[in-house]
Amino acid sequence: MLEVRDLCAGYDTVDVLHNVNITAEAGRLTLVLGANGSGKSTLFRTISGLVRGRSGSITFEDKSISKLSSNRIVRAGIAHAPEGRHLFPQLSVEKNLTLGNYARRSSKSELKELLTRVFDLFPILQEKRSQAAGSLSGGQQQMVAIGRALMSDPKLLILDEPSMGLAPMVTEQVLQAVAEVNSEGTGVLLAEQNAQAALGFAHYGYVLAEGRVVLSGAASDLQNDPEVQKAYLGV
Ligand SMILES: Nc1ncnc2c1ncn2[C@@H]1O[C@H](COP(=O)(O)OP(=O)(O)OP(=O)(O)O)[C@@H](O)[C@H]1O
Repeated sequence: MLEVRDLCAGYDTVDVLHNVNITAEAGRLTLVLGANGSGKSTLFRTISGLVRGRSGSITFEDKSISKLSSNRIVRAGIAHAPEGRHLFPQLSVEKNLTLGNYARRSSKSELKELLTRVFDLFPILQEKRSQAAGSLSGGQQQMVAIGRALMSDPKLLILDEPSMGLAPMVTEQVLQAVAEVNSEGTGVLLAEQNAQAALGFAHYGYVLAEGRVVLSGAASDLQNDPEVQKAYLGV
């Protein structure tokens, strides 16, 4: 579904990604592992049009998206929940969620359906729908960030470290919800520090180091790889 080929990208004079090749298959969960600063967020920002690639190609469902605006990339079917959530803290939970549909501009009835789906996934958000997003706990705010991305009805959901700063029990809950979204057919491209849990439900994975893919394989193979075990699984 998504093909990134020989992608080079960075910021001003800083080169971050060097000839990165990754694929995310429809309906599958693809995991990207990598130390801080290895380029995971830059890769995700480049796919979703927030950073322009310097060279290489990004295709989604066989169409080039490397020159499209972020809004058009959302309309093509890719939604990105960035690291750090970036909610509007003063706005209600429901308003934050509906803003996720801004580029898509669904009809009122479609919007209601999407909102119902998010509330089915995260019932606590229905309870808190009128509260300011900023008043929620960290875990609940992360649910809003994921829910907002889902409001564009994506075929591919990109999640950048959704468990960042969350307690282990809340992390478990958030990652379970990600697995549920994926099991219902939405492709997921995930960067996650909690490699142990994420490898448990990912299908395929890549390891980035200094902006290069240094290892890739089925999640079960990565789980058994001595380098991955040493660097990410504390073995
Ligand atoms: N806006 C920016 N301007 C300049 N350099 C940046 C910018 N954002 C990130 N970088 C640099 O790009 C490199 C890769 O950062 P990136 O955030 O993509 O890595 P990451 O793997 O997502 O790490 P983390 O887990 O810490 O977010 C780092 O050296 C970082 O300092």
